[in-house]
Amino acid sequence: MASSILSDCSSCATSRLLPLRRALHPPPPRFRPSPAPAPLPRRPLLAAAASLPLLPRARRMAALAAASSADSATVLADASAKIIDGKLVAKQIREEVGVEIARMKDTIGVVPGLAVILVGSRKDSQTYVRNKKKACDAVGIKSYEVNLPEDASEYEVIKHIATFNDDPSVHGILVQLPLPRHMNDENILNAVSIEKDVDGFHPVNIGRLAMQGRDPFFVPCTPKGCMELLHRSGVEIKGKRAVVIGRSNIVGTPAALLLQKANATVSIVHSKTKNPEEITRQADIIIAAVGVANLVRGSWIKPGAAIIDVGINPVDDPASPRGYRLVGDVCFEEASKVAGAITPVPGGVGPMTIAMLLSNTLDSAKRIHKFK
Ligand SMILES: Nc1nc2c(c(=O)[nH]1)N[C@@H](CN(C=O)c1ccc(C(=O)N[C@@H](CCC(=O)O)C(=O)O)cc1)CN2
Repeated sequence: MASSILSDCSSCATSRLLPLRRALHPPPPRFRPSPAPAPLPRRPLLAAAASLPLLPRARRMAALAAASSADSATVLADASAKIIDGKLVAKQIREEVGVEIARMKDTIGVVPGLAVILVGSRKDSQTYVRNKKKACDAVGIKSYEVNLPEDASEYEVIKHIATFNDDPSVHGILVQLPLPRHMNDENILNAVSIEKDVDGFHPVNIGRLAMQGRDPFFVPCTPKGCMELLHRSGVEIKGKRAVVIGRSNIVGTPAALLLQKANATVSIVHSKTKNPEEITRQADIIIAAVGVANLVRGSWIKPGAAIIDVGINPVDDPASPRGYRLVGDVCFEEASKVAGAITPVPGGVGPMTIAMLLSNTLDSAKRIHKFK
């Protein structure tokens, strides 16, 4: 039975544009809300746009997306998607990695090492780095940490990278992103040895991912985590239509390449795509990685599709102790009534990022020491 619903996804109008998201998915948000597929909108979108001229563009676009979908979202209210529990899958992967690390240590006496470089004092980055260290400790990876001040020079960062490149006890090196504005990401990421580039951000690793018959040393952790969630949830990829929303270097682009390698037919929806809703609605698999809260509404989704939501967007929530809560790029409330399977936010892709980092670090140590 189909029924019209109103969801609270319009709260995306209050989306907080925290600096991390801005750095990884630079504004302005790049999506126009698509025209409503159903009868004439109750509230014309242009009129809605005109009423919002003083909002920052990001918030205007989010509000427009909400206006568009509130008029058009007709979804199946009695269907319910399988929830893909990223926290649980990540825990399983961490356990598997721990077992392999113990086996390697017992057999050849090697302990994998991961070096993390953090520049500046962003609270979110500090938390991620702390969580990476904790996760390493739990599985038996030795971690090395360098903390540099916000005003450190590019040269200093590169010097530390060079030292880790030459250190045989270090098998993986990463520089926590985003970097301070005065630094050139490219120069820094290029300095990491491709054989220790556990983030998979070096252009050679991305280039190899893009080529037929070549393999990178490492696949970036978040897109690798998306694929792992699809595989472990039994979602068939070969021959399916997939849409990736967003084309960032660290998530959208590698995710599209991975889906293509897995024999999906892939479209990338981005800021200049004319009809994102219509294209997305054809997809059997959606990976949303654009950084716009609740952009993808129920009406964008083909019934039964598998949805991987990479967005981690803070929205104001006075009832929450932090004053905000996290929502994805997909309106979960609507999407979960249409999709076949969906990741929640939080607890979906996020935990997979660190699990995949551990797995990449283990793979690196195995490769360097030729341990099967
Ligand atoms: N060098 C890198 N920098 C950054 C990466 C990366 O892969 N390499 N990714 C992100 C940050 N990140 C890891 O570094 C990361 C982000 C989110 C999570 C996570 O578990 N999120 C939770 C929610 C957490 C919360 O409550 O705040 C979830 O989604 O459930 C882990 C790691 C940018 N920088």
